[in-house]
Amino acid sequence: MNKQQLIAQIQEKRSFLCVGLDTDITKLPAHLQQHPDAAYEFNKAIIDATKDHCVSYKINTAFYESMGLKGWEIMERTLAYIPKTHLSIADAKRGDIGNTAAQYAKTFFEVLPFDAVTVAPYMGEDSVRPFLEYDNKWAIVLGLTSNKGSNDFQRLMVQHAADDTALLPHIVAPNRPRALYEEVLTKVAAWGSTDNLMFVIGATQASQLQDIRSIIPDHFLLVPGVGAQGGSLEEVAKYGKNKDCGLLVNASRAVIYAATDETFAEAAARAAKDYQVEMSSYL
Ligand SMILES: O=c1ccn([C@@H]2O[C@H](COP(=O)(O)O)[C@@H](O)[C@H]2O)c(=O)[nH]1
Repeated sequence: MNKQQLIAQIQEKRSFLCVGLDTDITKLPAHLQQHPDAAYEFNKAIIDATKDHCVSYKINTAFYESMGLKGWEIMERTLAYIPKTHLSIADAKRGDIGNTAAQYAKTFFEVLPFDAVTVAPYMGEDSVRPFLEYDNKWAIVLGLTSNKGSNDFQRLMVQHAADDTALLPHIVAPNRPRALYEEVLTKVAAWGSTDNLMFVIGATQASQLQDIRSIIPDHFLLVPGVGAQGGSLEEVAKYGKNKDCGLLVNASRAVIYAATDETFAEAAARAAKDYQVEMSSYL
């Protein structure tokens, strides 16, 4: 899916919601627990219930990898069930030396034909490049994550690299110390374009969004952390939206486990619709 198609979906649905399929088999409704294909049936019901209110689905691969071989197969069938109109994201947070990263890119863009995959940037350019070599596919690089641990490294102040002054002369004052995540956004943005690169910015980091937008005004941001993690959708929209909307806000638990009994699909539909209605007011 390309950027224009994504923007068109957002405008048509008046939604920038991404539903996270973090399907934990221990949390499935009791009536599904005995079903031989419970996780897939759950995913199908969630997709049917929410697809009119969202523009994207994010499959966090951890929830499927932890089921072993069966989990990969469920992930594959779930991906095939996601409507082609919706951006499909593998939240796999991969990153390794170049030739290994190329295998990860092949896994998530060819073997499993996702539109996008999340990538950890800390092994540098050769670890990200292979994900940028596919037409109409996206690398979504971790920028400033939603968790408390983001303080451990991402917010550390560093002396910026000399070549950043050339990349962003309007904002990088010589010798101004910057947070490591700012350095990541600046450098990684130069490796790709707004057509093949997005960044993960946690909704719990909304106070940094103005600063982030001064570095990457035009990129789409994947924003997890509303709902169960307590981030504010209103603040994210206020400080993070750009001329194209430029946001995909993810909610996983708040949608898929809105109810944990037989009514789970209707409850998920209601939760997704509530997000859509609020998002519509910000567009
Ligand atoms: O910074 C990050 C990066 C990824 N995630 C992932 O997003 C979802 C959030 O789930 P909720 O249930 O809506 O809290 C989950 O898959 C995380 O692994 C993140 O939360 N923060």
